[in-house]
Amino acid sequence: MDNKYLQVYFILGSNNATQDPLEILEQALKGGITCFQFREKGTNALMGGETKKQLAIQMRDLCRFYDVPFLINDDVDLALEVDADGVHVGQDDMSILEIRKICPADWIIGVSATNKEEALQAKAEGADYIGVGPIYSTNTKEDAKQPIGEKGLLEIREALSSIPIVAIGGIRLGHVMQLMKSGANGVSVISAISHALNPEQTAKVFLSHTNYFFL
Ligand SMILES: Cc1ncc(COP(=O)(O)OP(=O)(O)O)c(N)n1
Ligand SMILES: Cc1ncsc1CCOP(=O)(O)O
Ligand SMILES: [Mg+2]
Repeated sequence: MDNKYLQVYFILGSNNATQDPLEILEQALKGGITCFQFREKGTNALMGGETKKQLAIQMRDLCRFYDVPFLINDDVDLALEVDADGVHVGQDDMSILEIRKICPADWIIGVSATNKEEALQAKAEGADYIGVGPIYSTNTKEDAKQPIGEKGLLEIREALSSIPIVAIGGIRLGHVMQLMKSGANGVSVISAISHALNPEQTAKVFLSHTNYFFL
């Protein structure tokens, strides 16, 4: 996977939105996010069924219009149904090996890791990128593990050499420089953009901070 897609990786579910989630997503796309993950999970999340599927389809269409990869969290069946560009799975989700048996050849598969053992395994199994975190404490994920900090990220980067890594968990604008210096190829955020007064402008500033490492 090209590192450029991980630069500003936005994640959203209807329960992370203080206004229409499609409106937030469109603003974030206008601001220049480089990847999107539909993550319908946690308190007040839509529990599957037609409403969730319709939201996924509308989000997919928006991402296609802006030419941004559209991934789905955890739900491989839904991702297949709505023709997503890939999935993100964690340590307790379906394995990459099982997913590769049933998914299109060009699917992007991202895997979460909190330590270098998990990251090395994900790399060996053929993950396209690793989501490393939580880096800082977060209120967004109810079952988040202990934050590993920038030091934990650096340790994983040193163990993994060149695989694309996106940092996640409690990330705000002021963290971006240090995270990129600690080996991340990009940052993944939920609340920093979904709760922002101006999601478009916030996405734009995330992009300009990470551009320093790309241009
Ligand atoms: C980019 C990215 N990184 C990590 C995660 C977390 O995945 P997981 O550990 O499976 O936890 P849930 O998101 O399923 O609660 C992610 N979603 N995206
Ligand atoms: C999905 C996920 N995985 C690890 S932390 C986290 C939540 C990130 O949300 P926020 O950017 O609001 O801290
Ligand atoms: Mg998961």
